Amino acid sequence: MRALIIGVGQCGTKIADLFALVDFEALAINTSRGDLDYLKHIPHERRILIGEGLTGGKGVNANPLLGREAMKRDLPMVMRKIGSIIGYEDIDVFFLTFGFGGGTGAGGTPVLAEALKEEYPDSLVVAIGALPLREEGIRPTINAAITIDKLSKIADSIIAIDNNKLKESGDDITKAYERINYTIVERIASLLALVDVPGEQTLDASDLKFVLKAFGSFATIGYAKADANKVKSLSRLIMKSFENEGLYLDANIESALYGLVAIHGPPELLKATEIFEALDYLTNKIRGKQIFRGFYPDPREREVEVVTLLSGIYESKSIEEIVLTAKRYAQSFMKAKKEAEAKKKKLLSGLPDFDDIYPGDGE
Ligand SMILES: Nc1nc2c(ncn2[C@@H]2O[C@H](COP(=O)(O)OP(=O)(O)OP(=O)(O)O)[C@@H](O)[C@H]2O)c(=O)[nH]1
Repeated sequence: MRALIIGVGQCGTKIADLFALVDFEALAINTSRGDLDYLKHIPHERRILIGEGLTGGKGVNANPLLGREAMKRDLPMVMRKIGSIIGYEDIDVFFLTFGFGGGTGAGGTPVLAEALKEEYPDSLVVAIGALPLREEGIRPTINAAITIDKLSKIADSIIAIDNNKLKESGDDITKAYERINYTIVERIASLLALVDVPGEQTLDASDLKFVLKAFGSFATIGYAKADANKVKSLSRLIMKSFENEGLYLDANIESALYGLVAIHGPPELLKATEIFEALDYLTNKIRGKQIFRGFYPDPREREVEVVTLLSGIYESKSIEEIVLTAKRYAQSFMKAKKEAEAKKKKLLSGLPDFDDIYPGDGE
């Protein structure tokens, strides 16, 4: 299983940088030179500044039109770089990380996703994006809604993380961002580490690709971990992994089509009855009724870890709120614009030109 992580914009490159820390192949793309310099783990030759002629390397200030243009102008350079990283061995999944509310990530990610789909049709493109906080105002919400629409037509799955869910922790925002970024990386890294591990009932790359190939709908990753000696009920721990607070997205998991559950821990704890109780529950709960599973008994392990991926989700309060708010705003903005234009027309109609008032004076 080979994955390439590509971060776009500040939020996206910070997340990609954490993936690089845990040894994933990662690339950073941004319109801001300062933000690229700030990264710690992605090697310098894998940091690409785009749109320099457009922005002078200073970012696009939440303007997705500029983010889109920057990516379009420098797409040949970006694709060459990606090609040189890939070499001769195929990529199974491109994970594109970004913030839905900014300009570089929101504008540039769909352009890149489309180019990757065209050039690498056998690889999946999975978008991993952070949804804006309500308090950030209307522009990030609009950027997010339009980008959701665009990516839903290009990407195989969209893993959305709702930043609003983090605030509930009471942390300050920088800490909350750090925590969610770490969480995203921990969950995806744990999942990818378990794919292709040899064993009887394990997951392989084709299982993961099947689950993520979900026609641009939403996916979410749940996680639960506990000390082996503290686990009273394994089935309870498995269920905890796909409860709402474990998923960072307000979503109706019953609307999911596919699921994938990976369980890793000491063999004496991975009891078949408990595992099947939880998996039966999940299979009956989701609409698509298809659950892939992998068991990873490991005698050296003192912790039990459960990673749950649910995909094909199309009912999510987090997403609906953003899309409906953006639509309401767009309608009232268009109405206000139309009214302003009509008023301007009415007020100014009937005015003569200079020649009517000053006949002959200009000759
Ligand atoms: N989860 C998470 N969200 C973040 C982080 N940084 C920013 N965001 C969110 O991402 C959005 C802003 O995206 P950025 O990545 O900062 O913007 P950008 O894509 O670089 O675009 P410009 O700054 O406009 O050039 C906001 O909605 C923030 O809430 C982060 O580290 N983690």
